[in-house]
Amino acid sequence: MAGRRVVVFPSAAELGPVLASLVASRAEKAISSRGRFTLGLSGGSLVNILSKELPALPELDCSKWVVGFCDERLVSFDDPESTYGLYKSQLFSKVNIPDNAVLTIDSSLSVQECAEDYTRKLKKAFPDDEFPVFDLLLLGMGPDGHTCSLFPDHPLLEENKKIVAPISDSPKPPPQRVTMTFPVVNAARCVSFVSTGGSKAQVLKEVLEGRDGSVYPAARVAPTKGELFWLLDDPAAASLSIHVERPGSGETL
Ligand SMILES: O=C(O)[C@H](O)[C@@H](O)[C@H](O)[C@H](O)COP(=O)(O)O
Repeated sequence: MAGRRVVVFPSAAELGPVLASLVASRAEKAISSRGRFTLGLSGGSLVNILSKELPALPELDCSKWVVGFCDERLVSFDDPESTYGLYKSQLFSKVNIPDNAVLTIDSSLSVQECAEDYTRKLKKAFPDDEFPVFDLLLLGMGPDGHTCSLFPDHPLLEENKKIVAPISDSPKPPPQRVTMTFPVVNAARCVSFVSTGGSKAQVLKEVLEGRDGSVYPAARVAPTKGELFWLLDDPAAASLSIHVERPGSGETL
């Protein structure tokens, strides 16, 4: 791993523009070296942050982006629980990501078939990789330490062959989902968590400082060769004792 950076902002409002500039800078780097930028999105608060901040970037060109989902809920796209549905109405409608460059699930399938279908889509998009190597994955962390749809104590934490796995007993509703597995998460060139709010403070202390952090799925995120960022606000970072970075205004990551 290239080293973990824990970066703290006074508030979520100040975190947003820096996250957007991180996305833009990794996009520029990827496009200039490989001709495209591959981005994996998660739901939760990221939807609002990205939908506000990315369209506000000057001259953002997403025509060479390929976008996938770190996990997705098995519901139709017009269901308010659909992560794709939220991004479609709040973000994709405002930026020029080509429609066919957004890799969506087929929500009409069974959860098993849906995971197989999404695996085929990712393999087609990453034909040269055993496990897809995304340029950037954006992750959230739940109050139980879950990330993607990888939940504490679940057998999927040990999945090391599949690219995408089905889950039909998600402790957080809806129960049926598909999720990227750890081999994909940890193959990425850059992974960034975004975690804000005081309700995350205790679990963040365990994940970032705990002796046995691996009981928390988020603590198992450690890209083999890539960068790892934890972008937090002050309330989320309130219990941390480790060294954190506090960027000045206009600083980029
Ligand atoms: O699929 C889900 O149920 C959510 O997407 C969930 O996994 C979310 O990403 C985390 O709970 C972090 O949520 P916040 O970003 O809102 O803290």
